[in-house]
Amino acid sequence: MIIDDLQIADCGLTEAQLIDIRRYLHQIPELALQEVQTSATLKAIMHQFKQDHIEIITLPELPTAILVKVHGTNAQRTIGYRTDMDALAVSEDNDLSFKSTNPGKMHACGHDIHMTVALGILSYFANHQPSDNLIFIFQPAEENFAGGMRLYESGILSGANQIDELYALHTNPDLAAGTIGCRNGTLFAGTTEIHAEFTGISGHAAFPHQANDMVVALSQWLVQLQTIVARNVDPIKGGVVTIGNVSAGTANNVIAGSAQAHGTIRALQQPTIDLIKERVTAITRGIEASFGCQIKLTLNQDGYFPVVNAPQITARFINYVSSNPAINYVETQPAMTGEDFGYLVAKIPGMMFWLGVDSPAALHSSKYLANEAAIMAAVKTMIGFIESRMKEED
Ligand SMILES: CC(=O)N[C@@H](CCC[C@H](N)C(=O)O)C(=O)O
Repeated sequence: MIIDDLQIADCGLTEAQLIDIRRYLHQIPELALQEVQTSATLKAIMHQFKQDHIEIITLPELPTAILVKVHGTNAQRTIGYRTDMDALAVSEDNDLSFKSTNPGKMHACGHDIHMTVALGILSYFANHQPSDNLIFIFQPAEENFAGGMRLYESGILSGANQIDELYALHTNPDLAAGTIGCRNGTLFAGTTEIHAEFTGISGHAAFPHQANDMVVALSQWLVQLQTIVARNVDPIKGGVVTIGNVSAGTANNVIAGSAQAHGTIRALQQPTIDLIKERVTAITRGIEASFGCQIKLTLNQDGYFPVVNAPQITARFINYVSSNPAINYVETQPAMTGEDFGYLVAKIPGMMFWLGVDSPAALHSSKYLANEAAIMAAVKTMIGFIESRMKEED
């Protein structure tokens, strides 16, 4: 595999090398907190970069995470760049030579592209020592389990690794490949996971009066949840309640005595998320009372706060990308996607932007497919931006 002997040019990894790396990462998708092969691959590549001003840091409490510190020649500040690493429980439905080789798992959210872009930027600064310090965060568990929050809470970003400004990107299927989309203020929603475990009484399909059917209880609950956004949330503010996974029962003629549901709440402002949580709880208690069953409800926000881009940092970034004729920039609307980057930017001033990848299918789709021309466009944009940022005084 190409990653063993990369022959890194003065300008860092070439576009062809980056595409090979992206394709390799695409083939080995791993779920949140299980990114073992991904992490080993990234480290194998990083060890081929010039090592004299680069420090590779790992964390025992978050073993797949990697922090790479690039020591500056005359550091005025520390600039951070974060990528996520995990994949989704989706079976890839693309016909590709580099299709996922892990059944039921896929980089359907573009994290293979995110990691590749981070490596591309890092490889350049491995050969061109920056004046400021740079810290590259390769973060596990963005889709679930709040890897960003776990990483921050480990304390690794304090003291000598304190970051002054933090940047990250997310691929966007609807923008042309390489287009940078951004906005000041809220870019992504905050989210909260819903887990509900229904317990009733199983029985024979022929004797419903002797059982307590959790398929019926769950169905009523699910439909009632859909009234929250329609009837409780201010339509100007908006929100989402999606139950993406339900399971119950074992046979057509057995009444299910248990059922499970797993979903997600989204809103752009925290008070709306709190309101939706209250309504989910109230509806759940109502279903318990009316069906005489037990429902164990867990609402888990962890670090998935709204991603609120910091005003000054974002204005500077937008000024750079919008005034550079080589960059295609568009202002975007807030989106109901979530990100635990929201936790990081609640702690560290920073911002996220979209990178257009012109996919024929949506994020999280089994047919998600990024146009690889976006990789080099993003690498060049971030190298140019960091270099211009390092020339500034404040
Ligand atoms: C960018 C993206 O798609 N992120 C995920 C984050 C999921 C957060 C949490 N686990 C939840 O499901 O609520 C998303 O689905 O937006």
